[in-house]
Amino acid sequence: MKIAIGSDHAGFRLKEIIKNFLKTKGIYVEDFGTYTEESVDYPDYAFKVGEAVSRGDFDFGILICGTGIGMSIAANKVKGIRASLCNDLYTAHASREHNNANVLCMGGRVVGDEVAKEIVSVWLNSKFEGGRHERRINKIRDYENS
Ligand SMILES: O=C(CO)[C@H](O)[C@H](O)[C@H](O)COP(=O)(O)O
Repeated sequence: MKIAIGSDHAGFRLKEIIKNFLKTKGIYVEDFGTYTEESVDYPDYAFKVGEAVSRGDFDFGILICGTGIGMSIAANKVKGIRASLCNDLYTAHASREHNNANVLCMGGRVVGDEVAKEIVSVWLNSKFEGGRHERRINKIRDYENS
């Protein structure tokens, strides 16, 4: 599995923790920045990670800002991206099972480090259920392509 990860300054600290967590699990992860806590603009990183996932270079993306909201708004502008803001475990599995989310967004100022690791594990291990959910995400795809 290949994962693209990115953050702004507010998500930088948690990004480093999640990046190392994934590496200890043997998962390949590429860091698209930011690389310091200096103030930056979250859309720059959301678009880089979103485009890399949309191109098919990575299986999934993970984006972290202060709340996760800015990253999810921006990433969802990239064609083919279904970014889910998950700061709890229920939305983590539901967004994979129902929405086939391909980018996980979290808030570094919202979730604790250990909860964030659990969210990542649950999100990555949950599978899309298809069926009625496929019909619904196909409507989003059709709208995006119209
Ligand atoms: O977009 C956001 C809020 O929805 C992100 O959480 C940003 O990280 C946040 O706005 C950054 O705020 P700052 O005051 O510039 O650190």
